[in-house]
Amino acid sequence: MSHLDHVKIIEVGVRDGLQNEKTPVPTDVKLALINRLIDAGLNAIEATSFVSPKWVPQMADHREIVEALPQSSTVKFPVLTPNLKGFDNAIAAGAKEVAVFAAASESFSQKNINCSIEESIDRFTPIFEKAQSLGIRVRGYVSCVLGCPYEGDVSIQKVVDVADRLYQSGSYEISLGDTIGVGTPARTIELIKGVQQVAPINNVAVHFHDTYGQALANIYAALETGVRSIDASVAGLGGCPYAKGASGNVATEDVVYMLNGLGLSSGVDLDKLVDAGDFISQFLKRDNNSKVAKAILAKRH
Ligand SMILES: CC(C)(COP(=O)([O-])OP(=O)([O-])OC[C@H]1O[C@@H](n2cnc3c(N)ncnc32)[C@H](O)[C@@H]1OP(=O)([O-])[O-])[C@@H](O)C(=O)NCCC(=O)NCCSC(=O)C[C@@](C)(O)CC(=O)[O-]
Repeated sequence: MSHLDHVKIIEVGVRDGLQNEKTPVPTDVKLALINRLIDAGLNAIEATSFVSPKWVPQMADHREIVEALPQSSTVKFPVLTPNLKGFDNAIAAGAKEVAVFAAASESFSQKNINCSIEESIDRFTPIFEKAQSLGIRVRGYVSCVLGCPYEGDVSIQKVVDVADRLYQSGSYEISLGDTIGVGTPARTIELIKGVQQVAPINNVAVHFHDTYGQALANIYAALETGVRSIDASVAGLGGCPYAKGASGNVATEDVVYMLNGLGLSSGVDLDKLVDAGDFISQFLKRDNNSKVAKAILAKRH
């Protein structure tokens, strides 16, 4: 690992982190959180998802969020789009970057987006085509890369096949989602080595949930393989509405603290990030799930 390396953090707290909240979080609170995250130096912030409000009510204000995003030439605000309808709505609202999301498990694909893996990739084809003609970047997620809440083990070959399809279709980056946080470091390395056969390491990101407390160890393993793009969620917010028991994503504060210790730059100001996490945890009346944030906040008092 070169100490001069930069690591890109994709902040997913506002989308993956909040999508599971039962009580609607007001749009202005989401926007205030986004502004705090920008102030902390994050320059890739997943803002919302253009999914059906019947499926994920918490994301129903997607249009209002995108319309109110600050105009920035340096900060990217990708939004999730499961189908062409979502893509068209996102673009109409002003989104400049989108993400499609497939799964490596058939059962999860059915529960999450109500179609098979093959059907989901067919639905993405017009998104890739339209995005290319409009100059919109598309990120490609693969969920359940290290295990599925319905099927258990997932073969690495299956992940590689889906990653290959998404990369060949034109995704600029493949984000590997350990949706239920069951992965361990050795398996993470095996997974990334597999995916590297179909996508260059610079186009691979990791997305760990911390359900089994393995997320930071897995991220460290991923960094050792050369991955330099990490999804994380401020205050460790999150969970997936279609993966029972899945806890939050790895906390961004914990990732930044580890990167700082490794001498890797992320461009994120840890103190301001802790403030952002404290703001949303207080709003949700929730314990902050970041150990680093808890330690820093305890020292402040
Ligand atoms: C994909 C659908 C829409 C299919 O849902 P469906 O019911 O099969 O859709 P449909 O095409 O049959 O349409 C049914 C109704 O939904 C509407 N509809 C159709 N599409 C849209 C749209 N885009 N936006 C708004 N509305 C839409 C459509 O217009 C119609 O409305 P009606 O005529 O009944 O009034 C649904 O299953 C859905 O929204 N799923 C999203 C679930 C979700 O957001 N899950 C969490 C994502 S997190 C994740 O996947 C993992 C990740 C990425 O975080 C990584 C990791 O952790 O591993």
